[in-house]
Amino acid sequence: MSDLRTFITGLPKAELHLHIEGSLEPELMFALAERGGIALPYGSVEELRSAYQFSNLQDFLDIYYQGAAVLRTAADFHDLAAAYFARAAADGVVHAEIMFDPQTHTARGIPFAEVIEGLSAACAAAERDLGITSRLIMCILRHLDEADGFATLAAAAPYLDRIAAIGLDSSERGHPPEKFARLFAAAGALGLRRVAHAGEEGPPDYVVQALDLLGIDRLDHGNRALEDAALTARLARSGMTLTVCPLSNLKLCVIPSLDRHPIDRMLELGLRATVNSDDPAYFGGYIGENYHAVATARGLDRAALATLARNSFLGSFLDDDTVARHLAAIDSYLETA
Ligand code: HPA
Ligand SMILES: [Zn+2]
Repeated sequence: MSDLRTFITGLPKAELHLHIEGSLEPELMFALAERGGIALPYGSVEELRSAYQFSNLQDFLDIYYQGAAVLRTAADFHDLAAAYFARAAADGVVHAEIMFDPQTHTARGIPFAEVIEGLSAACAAAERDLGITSRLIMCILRHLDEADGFATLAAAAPYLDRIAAIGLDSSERGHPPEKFARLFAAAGALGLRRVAHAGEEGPPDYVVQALDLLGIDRLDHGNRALEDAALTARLARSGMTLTVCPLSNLKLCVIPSLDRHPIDRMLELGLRATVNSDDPAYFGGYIGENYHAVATARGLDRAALATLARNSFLGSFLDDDTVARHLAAIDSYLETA
């Protein structure tokens, strides 16, 4: 029998919660800063990495937005995503649904076209060279106002054939989903799927709002939904997918330690939980490391890990036939691993 790491690497899996700006490794940040003639407020890769100590979501977001300032051209966005795809392939990812934050870039005068052209070129190359399929999720920054969100949806209009879904991220506390109910209705009318971060730091009611007022197809994080038994039962009954991010939860102090992570409780409660990396360059590990960390901390067996991988395809935006093909690949992998 293969060891745990080898088993996890070989397990076919989809990543459903990954911010491409959060995959910007310090080495690439320095290289892009040099290419763009941008000064960074850190003297070295080591100094930058040592600043990655967070006590909550906002601590992280401050440094994450600062880092994203090195991304300016389509080539920068391409290289960022190409680096992610290479890491994902090494972890057995065969499909990735990738979030990006256009407002982080358009607010600095970077045209929407630079962002989407660079990312979509990398997606096409990943499919051609690595066999990884992908979708793009355009996230709206919830600390900005509704009008800024509508302006972003308008900027995306020429590219809607390349964008699968709208998402909602950034500072959760004080920015409830209801703030974006009209924007999400408009995005839905344009044919976009809808996802939202909720219940990471925000209360269970924000998860209820994401369901009832945003019409989400998938819930990003959702940890705090467990505080409400009726809500948990509703999520389980409706087959809602939760994109859970164990190392992110640890680094942002959503949980006190990994051995207190609720991933196995989520599965026991009948929730369609998945494991994802969120912002791997900042949180200390890509998706394989997230599977491994939570498997060892919570004693997950191979059957549970396979359930998490199955859930990743069931919760994806792939068509039914493609999902069935990936599920069959997991079954045949289990016969040999
Ligand atoms: O974990 C997150 N939460 C909210 N916004 C984010 N933007 C990047 N990562 C995150
Ligand atoms: Zn996230």
